[in-house]
Amino acid sequence: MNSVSESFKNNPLHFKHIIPLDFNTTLTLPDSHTWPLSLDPIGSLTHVQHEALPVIDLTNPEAITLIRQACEKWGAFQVTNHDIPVKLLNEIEFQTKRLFALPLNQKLLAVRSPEDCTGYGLPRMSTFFSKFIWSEGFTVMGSPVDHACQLWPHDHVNFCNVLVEYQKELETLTEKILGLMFKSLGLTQEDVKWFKPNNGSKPPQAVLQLNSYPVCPDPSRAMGLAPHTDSSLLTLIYQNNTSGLQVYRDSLGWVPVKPVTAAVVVMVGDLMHIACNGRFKCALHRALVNKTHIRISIAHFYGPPRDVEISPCLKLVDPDHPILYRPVTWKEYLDAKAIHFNNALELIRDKNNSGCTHLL
Ligand SMILES: O=C(O)CCC(=O)C(=O)O
Ligand SMILES: [Fe+2]
Repeated sequence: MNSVSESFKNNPLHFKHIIPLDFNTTLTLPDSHTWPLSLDPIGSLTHVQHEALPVIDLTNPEAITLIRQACEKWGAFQVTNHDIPVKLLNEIEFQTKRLFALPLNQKLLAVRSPEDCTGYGLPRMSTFFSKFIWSEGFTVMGSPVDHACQLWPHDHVNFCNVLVEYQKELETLTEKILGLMFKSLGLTQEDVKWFKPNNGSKPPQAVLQLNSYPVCPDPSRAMGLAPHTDSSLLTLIYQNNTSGLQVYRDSLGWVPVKPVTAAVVVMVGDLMHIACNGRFKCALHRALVNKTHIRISIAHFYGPPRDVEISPCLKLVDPDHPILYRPVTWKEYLDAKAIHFNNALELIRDKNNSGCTHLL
């Protein structure tokens, strides 16, 4: 069993945190989905417009430097010229819309079970808030075929083919970007032995999450996806042409991630933040909703192979940068996140760290 399935099995959810509202028949925002400002940990639904997340052309000779700067400052950026065929991006967008356009009772044929991580349902964060989020999701690990057959017993082949092709392309792109990130920090294959793109004996683990944010009768009081960081090493998000995703920058506030045609959004996850001893931020992000357009996003979460311990790379530890975190596997980290949500990172802070580099 892989790390994600194992962690979900250990931390089952109640069905009330899995089954979404029937958004198609809900014409006013119910109290259950109305977010008081006090529930928003970062204070407000407003955002700044004068700053923008960097958009990096991967064919730019300066790409490595730009990636390092974006990761240090934002923990996120967008990439263009990434070699994912536009046709595939259009196809995954089409299949995602097709899935979420089904009536609720049909989507519920593929509902996630309480101890499982794949299938249709609310994003897992729902359990941490007293109010419900205005979104629905479909989670895939490995083959999508079982759940796809439940949704479309006779018509699932195209959906599955597109998802499998997309998973393959995204894994390759993630490994390319991770490689550039390590290189940008002066790290070699020897420094990050656990990272073995394409030829490792233990495969990396990945999760594909299709998200839909239906039109909302009162977007100013609703939350699509509450502020969070991702537990992955790296997350790549493809969003349709509808804004809503925002990244938090200290001292600035929430900055919208403007949709750029055919671009892919890159989010540094918690594990990458740990691996580079805090040099790269892990981006706090959220998604808001709107009154007129369905927003969809496809997030690909990439994590290390099972049982691999991620720890701060010693090359990035020195008297000015004392070691920040203790080693952790993805499974241990997901377990911590399932209980402590956004406080999980604090829990794996290196307790012995009093500013000395005791491991050196
Ligand atoms: O909808 C988005 O753009 C963000 C999705 C996301 O952050 C997630 O699935 O973790
Ligand atoms: Fe996320």
